[in-house]
Amino acid sequence: MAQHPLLPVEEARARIMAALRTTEKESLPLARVLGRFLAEEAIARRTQPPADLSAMDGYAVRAADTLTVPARLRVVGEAPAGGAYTEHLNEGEAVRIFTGAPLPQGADAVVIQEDTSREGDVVVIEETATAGDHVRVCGLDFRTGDPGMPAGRKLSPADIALAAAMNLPQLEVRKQPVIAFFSTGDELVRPGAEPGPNQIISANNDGLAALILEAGGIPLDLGIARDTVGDIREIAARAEHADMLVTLGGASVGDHDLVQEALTPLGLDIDFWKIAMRPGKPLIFGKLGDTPMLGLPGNPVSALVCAILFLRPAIIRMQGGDTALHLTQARLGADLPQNGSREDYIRAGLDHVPGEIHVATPFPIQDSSMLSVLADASCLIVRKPHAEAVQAGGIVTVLPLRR
Ligand SMILES: Nc1nc2c(c(=O)[nH]1)N[C@H]1C(S)=C(S)[C@@H](COP(=O)(O)OP(=O)(O)OC[C@H]3O[C@@H](n4cnc5c(N)ncnc54)[C@H](O)[C@@H]3O)O[C@H]1N2
Ligand code: MOO
Repeated sequence: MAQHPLLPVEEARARIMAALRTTEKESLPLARVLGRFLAEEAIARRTQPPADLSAMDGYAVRAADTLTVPARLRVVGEAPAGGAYTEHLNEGEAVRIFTGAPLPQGADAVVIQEDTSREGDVVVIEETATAGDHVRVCGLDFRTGDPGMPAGRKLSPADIALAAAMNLPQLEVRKQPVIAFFSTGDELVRPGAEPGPNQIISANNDGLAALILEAGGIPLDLGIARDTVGDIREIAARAEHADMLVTLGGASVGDHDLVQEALTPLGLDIDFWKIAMRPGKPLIFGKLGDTPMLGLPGNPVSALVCAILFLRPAIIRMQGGDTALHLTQARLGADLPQNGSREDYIRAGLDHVPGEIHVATPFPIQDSSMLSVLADASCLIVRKPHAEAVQAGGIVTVLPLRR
């Protein structure tokens, strides 16, 4: 059979990303937005702090009254958080103040109570204050109308606290894309079932569901299709309302690799098939009607590595988030030979060396069926096609798998 040039990994990813649309917006209460992607810039509806506030428990003073210490000031009132001393603070006066309370008019500093002593209605100030000491000025954190968070941000607990402080009880976020998927193969049964002779357990359904969830999608597991064109068609048709369809297996060139044959009459429009990547060469991308379709290879490691490299960014892209891969560098823990013609993603351990760059050590067996190796791996060493041999101690690019 004729050999077609294989599509480079970067180009494959770019073509997938270019074919995707963002999901619709929805407005959700703060209790439900963790991990969601902000669809619109969040604008502060308040100024925080709303006035100049004390940052400490102590005494509000005029700094000029404390130039010579000890300074004896008359305590004329009290300002708790949520309350206020409403008179003007005059020369020689102090107000007992607590963290979060507004600074009285005329005061310009707070002396912490540890630097004072009290004698009836007089406070003795023992340390000279400078104007602004322990005062949080009005608007220090944000002001009404300030952009608080940009669209596209994946919302963390700190972001949600910020939205609350900005008095935004709801946020506009992207809907979670529904990712429908199924495996293909007569040899597959679900975990927990009794496999017949020559059968194995389907690992890919559950692994992929978890990866989809982790990326912020909603997994729709359509099960396992038998190796018949009819069964594959019937199951694929159930993905009609999904934002994306992913097939697992049946992507290669064998007589029983039927995904393309089954789906072409349903309107499958192939963008590309086969990429210059190991594992993952037989990757398929196209559209089934209006629905983007990603065909992952059946080997479990190939399926998950391709899902990490293509499906995860796709799910993030559909939610308007940042799809950049977080590649970093490590020192190699063992020699690697010159790479072949496919971009290689080598399962490796990643050791932390205090004060040093991490050390990535490839596992000796890289078979794309071995989930035990993938599960133990804490990074993938990424090697460009035809990369030169690297000796232990050399620098390589890695994609960390655990954050
Ligand atoms: N002559 C060639 N043969 C193969 C080529 C090739 O280029 N020429 N490519 C190989 C590569 S690389 C890969 S990757 C596989 C992928 O093939 P398929 O996508 O068609 O996958 P299947 O044949 O359906 O399955 C491959 C392998 O994985 C097991 N499998 C499948 N689904 C699951 C699942 N859900 N859970 C666990 N394991 C699964 C399946 O039993 C097979 O052992 O093709 C090579 N062949
Ligand atoms: O691409 Mo296959 O994934 O090398 O086993």
